[in-house]
Amino acid sequence: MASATSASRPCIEVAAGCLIDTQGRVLIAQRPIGKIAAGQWEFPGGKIEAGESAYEALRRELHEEIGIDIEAAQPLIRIVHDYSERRVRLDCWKVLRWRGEPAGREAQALAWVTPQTITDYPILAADAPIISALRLPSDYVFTPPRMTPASLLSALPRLPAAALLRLRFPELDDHDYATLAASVLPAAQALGLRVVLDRAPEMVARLGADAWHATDACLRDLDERPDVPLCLASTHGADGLRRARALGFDAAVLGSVSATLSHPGSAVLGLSEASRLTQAANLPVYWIGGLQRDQLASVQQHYAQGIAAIRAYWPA
Ligand SMILES: Nc1nc2c([nH]c(=O)n2[C@H]2C[C@H](O)[C@@H](COP(=O)(O)OP(=O)(O)OP(=O)(O)O)O2)c(=O)[nH]1
Ligand SMILES: [Mg+2]
Repeated sequence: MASATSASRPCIEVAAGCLIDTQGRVLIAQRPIGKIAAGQWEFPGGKIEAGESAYEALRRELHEEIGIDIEAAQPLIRIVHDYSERRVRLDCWKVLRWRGEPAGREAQALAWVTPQTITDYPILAADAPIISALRLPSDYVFTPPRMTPASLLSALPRLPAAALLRLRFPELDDHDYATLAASVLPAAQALGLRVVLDRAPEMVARLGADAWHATDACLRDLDERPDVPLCLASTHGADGLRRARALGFDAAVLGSVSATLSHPGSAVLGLSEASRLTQAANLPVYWIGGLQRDQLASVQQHYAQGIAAIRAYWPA
């Protein structure tokens, strides 16, 4: 069986770093002649040696390959990918500060690119979820129940810059939901927020919104990823995450990580299970459920993309 073969094939453990400069551009490198997949582009890094942690390997590889010393880095995402002839597990980090000027020490070409233009280069196939992670913010804001359009509009400037904003108004019918979305969209987008709708996917293009969010029930019923720029889904465990990944979703929301006031009685995953599921998901995962914004850094230590929340973003 093909899946049994791939599961039993040894995994090459790799650490890779996404250097982010002050303009938000990311560094990519072209694999030099003589290496596997020569000519394709990647994030600098290489194989983790016996006895090394991923972070130690990252420090060593970035020093060897591009001559820099890391000063600040944080986990970004973990990925397992099956190439036909080998299997790799990538431990990816965002590198936010370093000493030295990056230069190709192995005669490899380097390029600084924006997360949007990165796919103009032929990037290694395993890296698609890394690119999704680089394109997404760490904050995913859900609107609180029964918020009026006026109070929503006045609160928008206080939301984190570039956050995703899901308009979640279960009490409205589709017509009233669309009316509210149309009235909020221009102001939200002018502030740099990305607006996520959770009704029929067609509404996203019709109103000029940025993304679509599937509830977990909706995700179960889908046969294919709707044709919208960005697709996110609510999940509560391994099944939902697997489905979101298989359908080609850009990210998932996973919860409840801990007890939450907005969904009392919903099943709680706990930190270690959320961490395990996130690191096996192969796509960016936001954590939801009882989390506050000051927990963002610790959530990201578990390779989560960030936090999705209602209460954390809207002062009572
Ligand atoms: N560095 C890096 N490797 C990646 C990425 N995506 C991806 O599939 N890989 C794969 C390609 C390789 O099979 C493996 C990395 O191994 P490597 O050949 O770069 O290892 P290395 O730097 O230690 O080089 P070497 O001296 O052992 O040849 O991971 C990526 O974005 N960055
Ligand atoms: Mg390498």
